[in-house]
Amino acid sequence: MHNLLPKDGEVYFYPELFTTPESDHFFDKLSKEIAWKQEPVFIMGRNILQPRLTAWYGDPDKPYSYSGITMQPHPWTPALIEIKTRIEAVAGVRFTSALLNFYRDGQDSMGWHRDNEKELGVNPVIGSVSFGSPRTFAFKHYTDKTLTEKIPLTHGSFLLMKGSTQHHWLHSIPKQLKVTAGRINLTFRIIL
Ligand SMILES: O=C(O)CCC(=O)C(=O)O
Ligand SMILES: [Fe+2]
Repeated sequence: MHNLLPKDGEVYFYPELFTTPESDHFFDKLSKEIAWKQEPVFIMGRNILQPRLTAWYGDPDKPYSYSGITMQPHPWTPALIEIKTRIEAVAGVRFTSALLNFYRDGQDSMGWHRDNEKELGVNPVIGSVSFGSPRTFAFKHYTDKTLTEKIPLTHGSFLLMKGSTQHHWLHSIPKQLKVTAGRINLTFRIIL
């Protein structure tokens, strides 16, 4: 497996970790059973709704903090445990938590950020699974903004970020106005 980043981090991509029938099944199941919500975020002095639906699942002893409040995750469902077990075999770690994102269409997006919360430790390991409409995952280097990478996150794919990636690279899911169908993303994390 080769590292997709030219420096300052490690990113590995498995385009077909799940077969198409498995991915179709998980997309359908997660669309229906996950407690999707459109959450407000406080940006530039006002509350706006996030441009996607989200939900937190995870081990009951690993609460997560969000805008200064501590929240209890939903308990893992059998489908989430199945997915988690599959990616843990590839990543060689045990994930405690997952942030789930539902992009309803190409208008939904996620802005530039790093997953560098304190509770993820010094070098976070993040395992990201995608089902549904393919969307582009964009990287840009934090200090050298001319360095960029783009990865098409296809149906049934798995993206693994580790090492110093969250120190040096920002990532985002840009809007893609031609995309008319939905995408589900699961970003598995280890809360210490
Ligand atoms: O939807 C994606 O692939 C990215 C999600 C992400 O970056 C996150 O949840 O932190
Ligand atoms: Fe992220």
